[in-house]
Amino acid sequence: MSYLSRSALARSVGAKHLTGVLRKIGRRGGRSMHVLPLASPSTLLKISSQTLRQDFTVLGARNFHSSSVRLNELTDNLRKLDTIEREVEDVDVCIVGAGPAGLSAAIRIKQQAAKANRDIRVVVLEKAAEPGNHSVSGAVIQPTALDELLPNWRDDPPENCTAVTHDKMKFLIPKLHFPIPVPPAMKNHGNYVMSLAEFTRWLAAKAEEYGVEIYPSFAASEVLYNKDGSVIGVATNDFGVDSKGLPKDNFERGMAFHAPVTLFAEGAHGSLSKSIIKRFNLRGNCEPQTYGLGVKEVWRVPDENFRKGEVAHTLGWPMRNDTYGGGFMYQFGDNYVTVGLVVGLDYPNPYVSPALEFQRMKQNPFFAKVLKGGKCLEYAARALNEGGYQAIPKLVFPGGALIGCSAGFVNVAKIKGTHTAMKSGIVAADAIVDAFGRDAASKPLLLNDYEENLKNTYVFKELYSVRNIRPSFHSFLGNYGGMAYSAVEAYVLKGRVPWTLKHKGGDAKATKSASKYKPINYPKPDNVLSFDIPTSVSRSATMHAENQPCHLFDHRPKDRKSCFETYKGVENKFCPAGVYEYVNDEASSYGKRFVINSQNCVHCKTCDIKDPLQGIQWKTPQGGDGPKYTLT
Ligand SMILES: Cc1cc2nc3c(=O)[nH]c(=O)nc-3n(C[C@H](O)[C@H](O)[C@H](O)COP(=O)(O)OP(=O)(O)OC[C@H]3O[C@@H](n4cnc5c(N)ncnc54)[C@H](O)[C@@H]3O)c2cc1C
Ligand code: SF4
Repeated sequence: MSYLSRSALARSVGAKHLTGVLRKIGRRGGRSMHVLPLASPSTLLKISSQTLRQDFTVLGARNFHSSSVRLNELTDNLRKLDTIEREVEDVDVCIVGAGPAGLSAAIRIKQQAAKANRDIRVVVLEKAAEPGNHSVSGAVIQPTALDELLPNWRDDPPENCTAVTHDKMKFLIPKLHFPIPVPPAMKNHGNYVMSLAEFTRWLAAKAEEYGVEIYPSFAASEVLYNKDGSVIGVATNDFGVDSKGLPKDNFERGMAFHAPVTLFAEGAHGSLSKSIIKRFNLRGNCEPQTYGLGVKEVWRVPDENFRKGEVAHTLGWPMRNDTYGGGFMYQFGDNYVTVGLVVGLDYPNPYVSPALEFQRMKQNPFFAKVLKGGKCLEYAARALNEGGYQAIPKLVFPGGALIGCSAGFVNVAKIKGTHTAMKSGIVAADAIVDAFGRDAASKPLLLNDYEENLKNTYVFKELYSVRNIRPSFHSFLGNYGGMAYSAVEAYVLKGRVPWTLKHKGGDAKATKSASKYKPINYPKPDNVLSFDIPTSVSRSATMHAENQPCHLFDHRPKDRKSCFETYKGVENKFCPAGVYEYVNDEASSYGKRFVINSQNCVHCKTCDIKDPLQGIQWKTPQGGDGPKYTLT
């Protein structure tokens, strides 16, 4: 697949719009961007680093060549970069995130616009070097929304797309597994196992055929507002900035994308979505979102172990009674097996490491038998929404809307959010095309129709019917109480009860003092079925350019001492990529120093969710950085 090939450009937009964009992409050189630079750079704001340094001298605030840059100078320096004008692209619809939600919205807008004989320019910004590179899922996909969007998709399906043949459900204890009935929500007849990374890549190619402009390696880092407070668009982060916030030789100012409507489709706990939710108080009438962390691997296994199309879920070990979670194993394509564990991030024990729980889960014979003799190909981790119906925020604000997991439409009982994410994109797209039809859309749109119409679709209906399942695990009976209640809900009540159970509150608050627990001694990896974190991280192929501002901001460095004393290094345990460490330091008042190895980050967003201090803020690093998933 090639992005922004000359032919695609000719189809989609005029050169006027794209000269600047293409120049930038060409120079960034993302992995799959076969960009042909256009001739006239007249609209390009080209700033050589030399000019830039002069500009800063003129601004007179500080000499950039200063060799004694203090730590807090980073913020000062970044602020100065912010004073440089950005190139502005005016588009009709700007979509942040080329996942299932964003791409479905983009395709649908183009389809409906073509029917109405209108030309609507749709731009999708994606932080990964290629769509799909940051996609993590199971994935068993219910094709409801896909059938609506691309009815003939089965004629040209995504790679390795495999029809589900049968479902299994198991209850695990350390060395044994027992079959249990498959609840109705977990029956997958008519669904398909595939890799979300492959599916996303495929959907991006379809979007491109419809004339959607997709810009990979464009990390949207800032929401832009009009004077009246409405959203006017987003800006991408600057490229080529060093760790002190100074421009490097390859510096390029981020670009601004202005549009009457911006859709935030960043997936679970998106960094811009988080700021929008706060700014417009979109959670004013709903519960806080609650999350799970999914850790997974993709293996290729020998023929004799492989059962193509089998979908299996597990409950019980290695989860303790106070920790919600379960395992999955899906078999698809060319002897691929995807195996993973989702752990509810409202777990109380700070010694729990979801990544290491996953490693030991594979030692159970149920998994070991399938994986034995196979090869682990990829490792991935990503947070997913578990708050369901109670945690859906207000979806619209002047100038934009939240779609997909940016809002949070995962059906926890099914462990599925792709079809609901896509449907939300479709409904938002219809509202946008209607709005464009009503007026010239020169001012920020308010997409009330999107929110109202979505409430009448299966998305809200599904989530309402399973709303009590996840919070039922919060009773004093723990997982056993939750399983019993969920069985009654699934077979008898089906959500038709007058009550709605509440979640516990935010996941960060759920963490309890380490003094209440014993440290957990996780078994050493055997390097056959289980692996250490550095080995796993290497299988995510994550990469962050060295010498750039750390994208993980700790706003409460002074409180790490008390955090360590209370939670004994919880940051190191919840991060599935070994980013956080407390290293010995005699000079420190508590004998430790908090270290952030940001280059290992796999963009799962867990630290931003689970840090008990709520001091760590995940920001988009340089576009194109991060994992390079291909099969997850
Ligand atoms: C372990 C796990 C297992 C799951 N299993 C299933 C399953 O079996 N079936 C199912 O249907 N669902 C499953 N889900 C849920 C499903 O993956 C999500 O509901 C779905 O991916 C949501 O789609 P989305 O487009 O909203 O978000 P995503 O798929 O997360 O896509 C968001 C995109 O936005 C990009 N992005 C984010 N921020 C920015 C930014 N600031 N600038 C530019 N780009 C940005 C990201 O890189 C990404 O490409 C699972 C999830 C996990 C984590
Ligand atoms: S640093 Fe945060 S976002 Fe990155 S891998 Fe660790 S927990 Fe996930």
